[in-house]
Parts: sequence; structure tokens; C-alpha cells
Amino acid sequence: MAYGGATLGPAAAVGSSPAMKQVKLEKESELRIEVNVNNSLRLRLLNGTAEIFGTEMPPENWLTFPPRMKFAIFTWYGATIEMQDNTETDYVADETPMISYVNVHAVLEGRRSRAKASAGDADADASQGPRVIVVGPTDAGKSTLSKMLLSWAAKQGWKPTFVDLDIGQGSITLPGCIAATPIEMPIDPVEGIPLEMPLVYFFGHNTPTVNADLYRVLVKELAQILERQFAGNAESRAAGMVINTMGFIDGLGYDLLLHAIDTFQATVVLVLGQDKLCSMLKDALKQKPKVDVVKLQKSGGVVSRNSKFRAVARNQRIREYFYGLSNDLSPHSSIANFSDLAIYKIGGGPQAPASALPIGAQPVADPMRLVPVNINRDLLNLVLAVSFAKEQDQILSSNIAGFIWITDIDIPRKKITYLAPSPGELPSKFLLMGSLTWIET
Ligand SMILES: Nc1ncnc2c1ncn2[C@@H]1O[C@H](COP(=O)(O)OP(=O)(O)OP(=O)(O)O)[C@@H](O)[C@H]1O
Repeated sequence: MAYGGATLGPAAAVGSSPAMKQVKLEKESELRIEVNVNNSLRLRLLNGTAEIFGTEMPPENWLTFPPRMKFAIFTWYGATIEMQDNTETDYVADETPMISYVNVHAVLEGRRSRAKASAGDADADASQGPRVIVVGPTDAGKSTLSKMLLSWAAKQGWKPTFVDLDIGQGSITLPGCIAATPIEMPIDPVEGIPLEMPLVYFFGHNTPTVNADLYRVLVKELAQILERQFAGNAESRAAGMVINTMGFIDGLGYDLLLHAIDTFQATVVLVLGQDKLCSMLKDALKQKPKVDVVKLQKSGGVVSRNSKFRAVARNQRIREYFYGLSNDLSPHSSIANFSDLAIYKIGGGPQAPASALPIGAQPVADPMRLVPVNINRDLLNLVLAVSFAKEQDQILSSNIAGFIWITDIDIPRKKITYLAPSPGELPSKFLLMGSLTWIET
């Protein structure tokens, strides 16, 4: 990797605010930044054109990036950035895989246009735009490439659907969920994906090993709903989807990737930075001539995040859900009677009574069993999902409306105190519990 020379402008320290600097970017290079862990970073595009993960930077407007954020400012034709000189690290790189990424985008654009032109044809496949799935190990840049492809498509006026199957981090909503949302505008580099009306299913854990059967069921449920939406909406159908996946690619992780490719009927598999995975997938999918498996280079800028960083990021995501990115939301604390709420977890417990099993067989846990949860102090600090289900038997197949966070349990008075994003009654009394917790720091 080549490290270009950042041009340092005059330092302009005012009071205790950090000094400023200017960084000149040559064409097809990028400025890679890790924001300081304690301070946010202000910067602006002084001249030229540049984009952050596929979204164009506005000229001259100051942008503020939160602590710990890692990102790159890429320019196709050259740009100058003015920024505070207080980052954890920042450097310029002139070797990036952006040309190969934008070439993929161009191929997808062609397929979208062909699909649009075929809307109304008897052949349903012809009117279906590309269904792209991005796969690879952890920290390969999957979420970043997904965002770029979506933002470039949105810039051309398409409304592609973003599907996030990564329960570890969660780009659309909280960790522990799989979700989908249409992307109507290039994704805001600071705010991320708008949380307006995503379709969210609650898995409840940040690794699928806890209950892989449930994960598969939820993936299938989400795919079926999107299939129905596409059937009635030629515009979304032609725009297609971009599916982000987990970095878990061995054993069960690989099986779940194949399951996702199959369930969403992916037509393009983008493999980031792993020859072995790419050849395994090519082999596994060779019977499906309509599926293209394409290997792409991982960007040298992708930052590895250790488990501690990931845990902090998950915590941060939950805080953001309730309080907003810059403390601009006002969550509401409510009190409910134990009897007003029905909390369930999915999986566990014996599948059938031992007496009903053949002699010698052990009862095994049923991964899809709905288990009522007794309210006790163990629920403190748990983040629960509020189901859209109106009846108990709909819970397994229902998506969720949002989340609450349990802040107090009063056993003698049988009262539960929780924080919700807004005041008023919950949309349903059915709550789902997993292992998602949050401790306010
Ligand atoms: N070119 C780049 N320059 C600087 N930072 C980058 C660049 N590309 C990606 N990053 C950052 O690197 C981190 C990891 O990237 P990303 O989230 O896309 O990886 P991932 O493969 O989706 O990871 P995981 O599967 O583990 O969730 C992110 O914080 C992202 O913003």
C-alpha cells in the first residue's frame, strides 16, 4: 500500500480547540481516518469532489464524525479536505479497490435497466433486478461495500432494498436482528441508514450458534415478505437488493451463507478477500448457472475490530437507538404491571415429553418452542423486542415494532419499569427476550 503525502496546511489553533489542517487528495486516492476515541472530528470538503462510502460530500459544509468512527474519503478526480488535527490516525492511500467496486456497480446498473425494461413481461425472472449478496470473513469490508453499492444505485434514482443478515453488528437496527429497508437516498455517512420503517426480525443473540434453526426460519420469513413486496412493486423489483452477511464463514457459518443465497435467490455473490471461500462457493453453486460468483479485493483501509471494540460498538448502537446519535432523542420511561406484558423467548425446553419418545431417546430442546418467561430481577438491563403479533401464535412469524430496555423490576408491587423510544402504549403486549443487554455508561 502506498501512503501518499498529506499536505499540511497552516495550523490554526483557536483557544483549546484542535489545530486545523488541509489534506490534498490526488485523483483515485482516499483519506483513511480513525476518529479519536474521546473526541469527535469536524471536517469539510474545501474543493474538488469526494465521497464517503459512495455518498458524495457536500461542498464546504462542516461534517462532524463521532468518536471511534472509521471511514475513508475517496476522490475520483481530486479534492482538498480541511479537518481538525485530532484523529487517532489519518493517512492517504492511493491504492484502493474502488475501480473494481464501481465496475461491479456498472454491471448491476445494466441489469437493473434491463429488468426495468422487462417490467410486465410474462417471464418474472426478466423483470427481477440483481440480487447481490456480499460475503467474506469478519472485517473484510462487507458492510462498507454493501453501503457503496446501495448509495451509488440510489444516486442514479433506484430504490434498492438493503437486507442485513449480520446479527453481530447491525447496520439497519440493533445487533441481534435481521432486517431490510429500501434505500431511497445515498446513505448519510454520519447518520447511517434512516430508521423509518425497516422490516425487522428479532433473533436476540449476536451469534447464530445459539439457535441456528431460528436464524434460518427468520431469514426465510424475511425473504418471503420481500418476495411478496417485490411482486407488487416493479420499481423495487428492478432495483433489486444488496444483502450483507455475517463474517462467520466456516462450518455452520458457511451452511448459513448457502442457505441465505438459496433463500433470497441471489444472482450475484460478491466474495471479499478470500480465495478459499470463493472457490468453495463457485463449486457449490456451479449447478446454478444464473448465479455469478465474483471475487473482489479487500480494501487495505478496512480496520480490524477486536471483540472489545465490537462490544463497545454494540453498546453504542443500543444507546443510539434510545438517545440518538447526538443525544437528540428523548426516550420515555414507563411503568407496567407484570400482568400487562407477556414475555417469551424462543427455543429451549424439551421438544416432547420423555414418555412420548422411543425408549432410550433423550428429549432434545426444540429450537422453535415459544417459552413464556417469568418476570424476575434477572430481566434487569435486558433489551426486549416488541412484537407486532396480535395473538400468541403469530409471534414466531411476526416482525417487530421496536425495543424496550428494562430498568427496574419491583417484585412486591409486580411492576416493571422500562425505557421506550416514545411515550404511550406499546403496540403489542408480546415481548421477545434474547441475550441482548445494555448497561448505560
Ligand atoms: N477504506 C477504508 N478506510 C478506512 N476505514 C474503512 C475502509 N473500509 C472500511 N473501513 C472501516 O473498517 C471497519 C470494518 O469494515 P466493515 O464493517 O465494512 O467490515 P465487515 O466485513 O462488514 O465486518 P463484519 O463482518 O466484521 O461486521 C468499519 O469501521 C469501516 O467503516
